[in-house]
Amino acid sequence: MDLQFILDPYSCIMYITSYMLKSERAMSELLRKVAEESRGEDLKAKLTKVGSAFLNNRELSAQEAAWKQTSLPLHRASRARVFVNTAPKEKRVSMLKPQSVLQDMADEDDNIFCTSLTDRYESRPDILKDMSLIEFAATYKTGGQDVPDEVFDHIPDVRHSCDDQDATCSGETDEEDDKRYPPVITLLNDMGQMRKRKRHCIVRFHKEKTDGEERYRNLLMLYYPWRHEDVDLKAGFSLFKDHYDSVKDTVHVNEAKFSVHAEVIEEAYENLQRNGPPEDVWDSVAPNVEYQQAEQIAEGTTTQNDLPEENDRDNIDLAPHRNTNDQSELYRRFSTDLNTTSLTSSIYRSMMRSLNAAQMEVVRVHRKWCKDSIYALQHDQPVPQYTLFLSGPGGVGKSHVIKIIHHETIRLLQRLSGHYDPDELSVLITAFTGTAAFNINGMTLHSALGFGGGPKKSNEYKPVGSEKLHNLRLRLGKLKLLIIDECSMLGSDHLYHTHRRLEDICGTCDPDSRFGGVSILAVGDLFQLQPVGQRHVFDLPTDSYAKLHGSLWEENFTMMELTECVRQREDQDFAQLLLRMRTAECTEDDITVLKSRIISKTDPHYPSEVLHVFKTNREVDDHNKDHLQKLSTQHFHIQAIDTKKDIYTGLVDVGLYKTSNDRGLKETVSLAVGARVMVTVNIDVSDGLVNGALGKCRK
Ligand SMILES: Nc1ncnc2c1ncn2[C@@H]1O[C@H](COP(=O)(O)OP(=O)(O)OP(=O)(O)O)[C@@H](O)[C@H]1O
Repeated sequence: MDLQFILDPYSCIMYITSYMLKSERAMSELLRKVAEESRGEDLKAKLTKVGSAFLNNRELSAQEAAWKQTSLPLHRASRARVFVNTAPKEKRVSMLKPQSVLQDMADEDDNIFCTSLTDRYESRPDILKDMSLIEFAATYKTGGQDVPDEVFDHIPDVRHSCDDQDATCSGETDEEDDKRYPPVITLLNDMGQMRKRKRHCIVRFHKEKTDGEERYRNLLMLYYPWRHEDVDLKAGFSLFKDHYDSVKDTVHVNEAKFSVHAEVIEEAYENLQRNGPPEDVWDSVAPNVEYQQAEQIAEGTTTQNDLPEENDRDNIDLAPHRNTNDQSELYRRFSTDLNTTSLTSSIYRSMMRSLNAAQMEVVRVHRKWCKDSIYALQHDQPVPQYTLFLSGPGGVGKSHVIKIIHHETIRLLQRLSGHYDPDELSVLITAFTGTAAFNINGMTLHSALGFGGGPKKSNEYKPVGSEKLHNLRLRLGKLKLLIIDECSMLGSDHLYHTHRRLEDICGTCDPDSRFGGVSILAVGDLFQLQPVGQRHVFDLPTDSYAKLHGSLWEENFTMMELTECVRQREDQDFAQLLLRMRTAECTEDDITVLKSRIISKTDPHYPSEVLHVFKTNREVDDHNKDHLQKLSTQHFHIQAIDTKKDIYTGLVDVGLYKTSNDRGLKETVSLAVGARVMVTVNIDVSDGLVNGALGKCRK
């Protein structure tokens, strides 16, 4: 550990700037390797790969790596910071109020911006009328976004512990201070309340250096009390400078409180600008580091070119998919299996031979699109887009057909177009639920497009951050076809979010484009399970912007229907009954047949071992408990262990919590050897550990 005190302001600035500008030798080496490896590829692909290596990797010191691995926080400040915008009113940027608030406002109401610090300062109560803007910003805060005071309770409040250089030292007791600056203030004009900070925060502002009217306006705005910005800053003078000259003593006193050591820092900064850094600065600022570096360079251990061959190869392992941060987890979600077909040639041929006429027609339509797309790719033309809804009742072979379509897309489009890259998917097969995704060897739509799970406050579309988007682009940037199975569960907002996310991924900015130009094959039966907590896919989405262009489903999708039931081919009567049930058109005979299958729990032939379906969780729990008790094998009760990470200290606390975010998981799970179990969340779709997967406990 290399700890050194840096007390001289100039050295401090040097240390920070030199640290920021320090070259990262290993990074340059990595980028050089990536560039070499992608030699021969087109410029865009090359740039993407180098960009990805640059964004996903960073050279770390051993200390920082260890620090990160142990989840210790990288920075912690005893002071909150606030920025005060001192620009003229017309140049200040304002934040729009949240959508939910704007929606409830009258159309003619133009009060659409959030209140700013200057608005609140103008509305401070009369008791604070002599307070300057900078002191107000440093003393009062609105909500609870600050670092909680308790976290730094051991640090004394500067207002009562300063040395004689610190003009904030008033020598006042807490009571006197509270009298002058009440702990809670109510703002005028119904602007709510503010709380006093336990200790002043650091105020950041733009400093006008050139000596002119703007500089005097800034000084008056920050350090001299005012109430109405338009009037009081000039206070009847024709120039800000004239007003400043008349009150400069007050301005200086207030400035001294908040700009401690300002002159020394400014002088050091100007010196640096004029003369550049002295060559030996690292020697005096961090002598040990300099010494070590000199030693290492002499030994040649830090020169990448001198590394032995195998170490060199290890270095290349820093490729994006080996990165362990959250963003690249998204990248790794797309396993390479998704880019390979699950059908062998003989299975594919036998599936093709068995297709009925309607199924064959769908395959033909798709095959034509594949051929057109290959032509377009080979001639640098835009790839055609289709949006198709493949419908039909249960058991008509919809999933069967999409397996063939997926296989053909990979075999034809991916391989023949000459644009094949194993890392990039040209077709992605998804389903709404984990079970359905597993059955077709795909992913869930949420996981594939990076839609967050868990409860949501609104159905508005939320774009992903730039790093997440970058990883999605690496995988899906060249997507041509998205297959969505079980689309009856897809809500109209889901569809809209899919459209927006694909637009973001493909970087499309054409307002007439849909789904980023990606073809969509939506497969399902709208008579089957409907969306949870959302409108049907054909309804208008609730997102305020989505309403501008009507229903994406109605406007874009054409339908092809399969009608021949293949699942119950041997029992046509039952197949027809199911078809009538689907559309709620059961006959009396159908009802009689169904009722004849009702069996009482007391019946000696009651199949108690089969899967039961109940309306409520309580009934499910009772049924499970009942069955478990009947098992005479050893019982186990497994207690949930939840972990919670403190956002300020980074420490992980282990305990039993009931959180709103635990997706209904139980605090205790009781099991016994021989008990049947069901997974109730998606753990790993590719492994079949999906919601609904069944198993049995064995010794
Ligand atoms: N042309 C076919 N020849 C032979 N078997 C087929 C054919 N089409 C479908 N099947 C079989 O019929 C069964 C039902 O097909 P599939 O699961 O694809 O139907 P589905 O329409 O997706 O049903 P659901 O809506 O219930 O998911 C499967 O076992 C599938 O292998």
